[in-house]
Amino acid sequence: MKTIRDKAALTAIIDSWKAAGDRIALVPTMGALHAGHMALVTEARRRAARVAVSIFVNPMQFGVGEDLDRYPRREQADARMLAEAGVDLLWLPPVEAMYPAGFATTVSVTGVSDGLDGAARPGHFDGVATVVAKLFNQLRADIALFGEKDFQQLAVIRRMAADLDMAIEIVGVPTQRDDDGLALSSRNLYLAPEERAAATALPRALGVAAQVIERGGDPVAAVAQTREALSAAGFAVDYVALVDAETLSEAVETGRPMRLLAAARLGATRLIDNVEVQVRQG
Ligand SMILES: Nc1ncnc2c1ncn2[C@@H]1O[C@H](COP(=O)(O)OP(=O)(O)OP(=O)(O)O)[C@@H](O)[C@H]1O
Ligand SMILES: CC(C)(CO)[C@@H](O)C(=O)[O-]
Ligand code: BAL
Repeated sequence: MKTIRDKAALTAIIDSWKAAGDRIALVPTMGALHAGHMALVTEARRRAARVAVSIFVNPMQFGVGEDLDRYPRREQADARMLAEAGVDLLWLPPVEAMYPAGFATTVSVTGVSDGLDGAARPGHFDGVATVVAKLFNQLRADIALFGEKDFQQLAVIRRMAADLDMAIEIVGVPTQRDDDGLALSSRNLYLAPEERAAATALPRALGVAAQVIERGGDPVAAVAQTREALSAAGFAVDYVALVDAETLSEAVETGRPMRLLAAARLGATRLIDNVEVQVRQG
């Protein structure tokens, strides 16, 4: 695996892959890698001759008072995991290479970015869309893989790629979970043992509500019960919402795929999760 921090060196490698006609897959990350990230890498290897992973804790997607400074950084352990998994290239750009003096462009996706995490974290998805657009251009990837755990992010990136005619295939990978159901996340590292135990209420409450709705129960009541279950487990709830799985609009029409999403805080740690809600036939 080649570890690259310099744009000229990156361009040279990508040029050589393109000249050889290799299909390139990109897995963008912020590091502190776990089995969720590795599922994206496995899927990338299945689909392309060359796999590039980026690790960049992107300042532009963190709001004031968020965890940019304490976000876990584990470069050496990450590099070892990726090399063992057969990744060809690790792109570790310094902040100055991504945002040099004079940088003045923002990619802003309206609609899908507006509610949910976009409302709870103003400016967050502008930062995500901008850095992901840059990474797509830098790596000239044919395909990029993202986790369904960050469901709204996936929808924002799909919208951006379609709207800007980006010649890249966007692939979503199902959420990888611990044995007790908690979605793997780098931010789980922040949880104290008692918080980690309480955190299982998040996937549990979402699973219960999805079942209730799938069996014809009242969605409004199911969402309210989810909020109550999370509060009872010690969470401060940012949102629980049943949305259209593509537009993320809360006006759900019958017959369209639905998703139930939640974001909630345990102490200083903010967790997100979501589950599919199967549309009833007929
Ligand atoms: N449990 C998971 N299953 C599948 N994909 C995941 C999982 N966790 C993260 N990913 C995906 O990995 C990519 C990089 O995410 P990131 O580096 O932010 O990790 P993270 O664990 O989501 O971190 P954070 O705790 O900051 O949200 C994203 O596409 C994200 O959706
Ligand atoms: C896609 C991403 C790498 C952009 O910084 C980030 O938002 C993440 O890790 O999900
Ligand atoms: N996992 C999405 C990146 C973020 O929370 O900033």
